[in-house]
Amino acid sequence: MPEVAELAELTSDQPVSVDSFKIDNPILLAIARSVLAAVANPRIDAVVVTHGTDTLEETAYFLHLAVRTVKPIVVVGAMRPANALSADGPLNLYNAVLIATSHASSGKGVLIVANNHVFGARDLAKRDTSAIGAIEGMKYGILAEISGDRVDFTHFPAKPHTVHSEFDLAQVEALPDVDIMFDHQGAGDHLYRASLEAGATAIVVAGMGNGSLSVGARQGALLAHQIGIPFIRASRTGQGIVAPLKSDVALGIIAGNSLTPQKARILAMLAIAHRKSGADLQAIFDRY
Ligand SMILES: NC(=O)CC[C@H](N)C(=O)O
Repeated sequence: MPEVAELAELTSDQPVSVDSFKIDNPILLAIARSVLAAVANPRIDAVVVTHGTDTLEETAYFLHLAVRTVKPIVVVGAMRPANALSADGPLNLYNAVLIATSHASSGKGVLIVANNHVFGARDLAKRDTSAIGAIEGMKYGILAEISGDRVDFTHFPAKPHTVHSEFDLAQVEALPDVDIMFDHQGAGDHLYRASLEAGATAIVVAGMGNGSLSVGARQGALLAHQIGIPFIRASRTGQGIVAPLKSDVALGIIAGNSLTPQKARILAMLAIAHRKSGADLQAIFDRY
């Protein structure tokens, strides 16, 4: 793509080449450490990460919380393969480099480019199996629109990220295991037992509606509480605030605020890696 070379001088590093649905915690850390090394290099002004779209939102939010820099970091994917009619990868990649070279991108945390829009890493989500517009900002996530070579930012991410984040990967050797449970009518507690027996350091539940818990999930919360494992309520609806409940206090249940279950897992892993629990963990979910 000669057009991209006209925007910037590019160097590349491939820490991993894998479908994004195969990314595990060691791979996620390797990606983050590669980005950290790049932003620490004074000759590099910005970083573009190419990534499969299936779990792009998880890696992007992890980098958003864990890479302390004001240099633009842009994560980009494509819904259609390169050999498809109307492949979207070339334009997305061009736009990603365009955003990475824009002064307006600095200090806004990790940005995601898709379909001529720029999204903030906290709030974007893949919301469709195959549609070209699968990456969505939903309520809070659209920060800018791209029109030709013009980038027009209209929103700032209000939550702390990158340079304002308290998380520091220099202190993290490995990420702890955090499981996500999907709640539903008629759920039992057997999956919660299995998760705790397997050594989960926290459980995020994709609860119903406002993070409401079935009888089985509430029993899972009790089992977690009894062995001191944090239990975090999020919602399977995909957006909106999960607020703390009075009935949660006795079980020490943490309200996941407006993070999706998969983003709540990322924040929980980082917080637990920094030895946060109890009220400190709730404060982190309130803040980030
Ligand atoms: N459109 C896509 O990005 C397909 C999914 C991709 N293979 C991934 O790794 O996430």
